[in-house]
Amino acid sequence: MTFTDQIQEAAMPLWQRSFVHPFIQELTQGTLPLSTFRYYLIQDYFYLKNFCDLHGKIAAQSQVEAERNALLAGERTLNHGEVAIRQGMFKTLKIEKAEVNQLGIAPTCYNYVNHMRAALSSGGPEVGIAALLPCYWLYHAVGLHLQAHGSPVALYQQWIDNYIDDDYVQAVNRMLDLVNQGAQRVDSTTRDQMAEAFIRSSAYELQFWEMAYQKEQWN
Ligand SMILES: Cc1ncc(CO)c(N)n1
Repeated sequence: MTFTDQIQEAAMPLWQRSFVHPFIQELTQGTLPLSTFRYYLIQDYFYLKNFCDLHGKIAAQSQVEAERNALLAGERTLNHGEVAIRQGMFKTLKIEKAEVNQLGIAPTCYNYVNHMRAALSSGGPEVGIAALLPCYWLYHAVGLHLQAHGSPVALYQQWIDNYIDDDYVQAVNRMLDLVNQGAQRVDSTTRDQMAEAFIRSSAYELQFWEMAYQKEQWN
């Protein structure tokens, strides 16, 4: 059993709850209010900005050339794929900078990105990478779950399609390789930190749907 199989098994109860979260169920049924999706997109804009930035931060600390290259390739895939698609969605929904700035980053999104930053600063690149993995891997798993049913709403279908796209699958596999290679390099204490960072990110992924569903605010 690979290290990523082990940590996925540990996080599976959390993943299962993501698969059936009302946000996901309503997205595939087409009943998710557009205002909820809009809120999600704005929060995810903050999330992805930090997430892309973290690839560069981790790469800057990594001693392994292949790892640095893979992280920077991952960042490029995100920017060309997901981030570009999101920009199109912002246009379609007429989401302007002012609305984004006015809403600001919500508590759960803030906590999630800071968890990833903390994983890197306390555990180093391998732990930082493990914290990034649920983002790639869980979204692909959600995409696979929703693939057969799809969504009657074109925008929601576009969202699903991104996470089952070949480029995305390649990016997921690259991250899985990085985490498994990292796990072989480090000592058992750091390996435990990697598992913990991965499971916490999986918990934050679940909280992220709930944050959007509730349109969470600071007050
Ligand atoms: C919160 C979150 N997790 C994962 C992804 C996939 O990149 C995303 N866009 N947002």
